[in-house]
Amino acid sequence: MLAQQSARFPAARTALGIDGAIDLIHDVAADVILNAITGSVGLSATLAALDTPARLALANKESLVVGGALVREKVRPGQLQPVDSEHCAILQALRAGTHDEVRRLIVTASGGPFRGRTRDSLGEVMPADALAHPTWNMGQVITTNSATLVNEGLEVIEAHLLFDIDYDAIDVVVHPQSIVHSMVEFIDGSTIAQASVPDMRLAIALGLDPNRRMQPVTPMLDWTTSSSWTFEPLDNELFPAVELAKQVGKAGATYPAVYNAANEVAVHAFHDRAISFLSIVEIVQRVVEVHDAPGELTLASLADSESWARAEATTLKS
Ligand SMILES: NC(=O)C1=CN([C@@H]2O[C@H](COP(=O)(O)OP(=O)(O)OC[C@H]3O[C@@H](n4cnc5c(N)ncnc54)[C@H](OP(=O)(O)O)[C@@H]3O)[C@@H](O)[C@H]2O)C=CC1
Ligand SMILES: CC(=O)[C@@H](O)[C@H](O)COP(=O)(O)O
Ligand SMILES: [Mn+2]
Repeated sequence: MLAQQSARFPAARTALGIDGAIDLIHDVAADVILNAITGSVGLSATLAALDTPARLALANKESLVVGGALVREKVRPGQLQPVDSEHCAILQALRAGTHDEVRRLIVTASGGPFRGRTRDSLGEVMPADALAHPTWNMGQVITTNSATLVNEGLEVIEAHLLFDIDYDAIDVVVHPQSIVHSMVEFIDGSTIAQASVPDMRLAIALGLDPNRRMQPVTPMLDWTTSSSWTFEPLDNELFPAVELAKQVGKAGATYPAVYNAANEVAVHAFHDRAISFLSIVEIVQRVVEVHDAPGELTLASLADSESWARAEATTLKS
């Protein structure tokens, strides 16, 4: 596949694997580094990119979530541009006011393929069902995370770390059409929303150059025909992943890394047919509950906690 891609998009250098990615970051002078690796394995690439003069366009939300303060303390002003659609939307909306004028962030979620279902009906769902995302075409892990709402859990932590807004002032609202990519509510009662068709090219283009809007990057919204955008509260009983993420985010230290690592193991186990869909978040919950965080967040304590969480989740899935 890499050979095919190199033929289609001529590249001076290509590399495979995380070590190859780090070598690329060290060896190739770049204006922008786009990290679109899946999973917390991307943390070392994020940290290496932040050590260069380049801007970091970050799709790999897991690296920010697990790295937390370790990532934040390396970022120079303006160096990190979120490519996640919700955070790209929030950044655009934040231009409408100052930090002190922000009242809440409203992160929108499609609700995934199981929106509106009962818990009983989720007992038997298969990987193919979880991968039938209603609006976005994405990789296996993030699509499964959209189905469990773990994706929104990670995105709440990501929003807190990017924009320095309290967890209690970050809401998740279900918007099945994925047109409004998120909103910022200001203290005067104004809410600024960013709307566009669900197409990642827009967030990627702004990730590559946040200071310039390019000629149409995605199709325009169609205002000539009737359409409805709907919003509904998240069913936190059916999808406890967001509340759990807020708890781990508030706990800080290695808790977000443990949440993510347990989820990565559980998602793979679900796709290997080793556990049920509902077991994914149950396993994450149980691993988080028994985690005893080390006092200080360091790369070493992070690695230890992640290994521990992966082992614990592996035991629970057996
Ligand atoms: N797809 C989307 O629309 C969005 C994605 N994101 C985020 O972007 C990231 C990528 O998502 P997506 O493109 O959908 O996922 P894909 O599954 O399509 O792609 C994942 C990429 O990660 C690489 N990768 C996985 N494991 C490793 C590893 N151990 N070492 C090095 N590279 C690795 C893969 O490389 P290889 O092919 O060689 O295995 C592949 O290039 C995720 O963090 C996701 O949450 C965020 C918002 C939207
Ligand atoms: C495109 C993007 O940013 C994804 O994170 C997307 O938001 C996932 O869809 P859900 O809203 O279903 O989680
Ligand atoms: Mn997103």
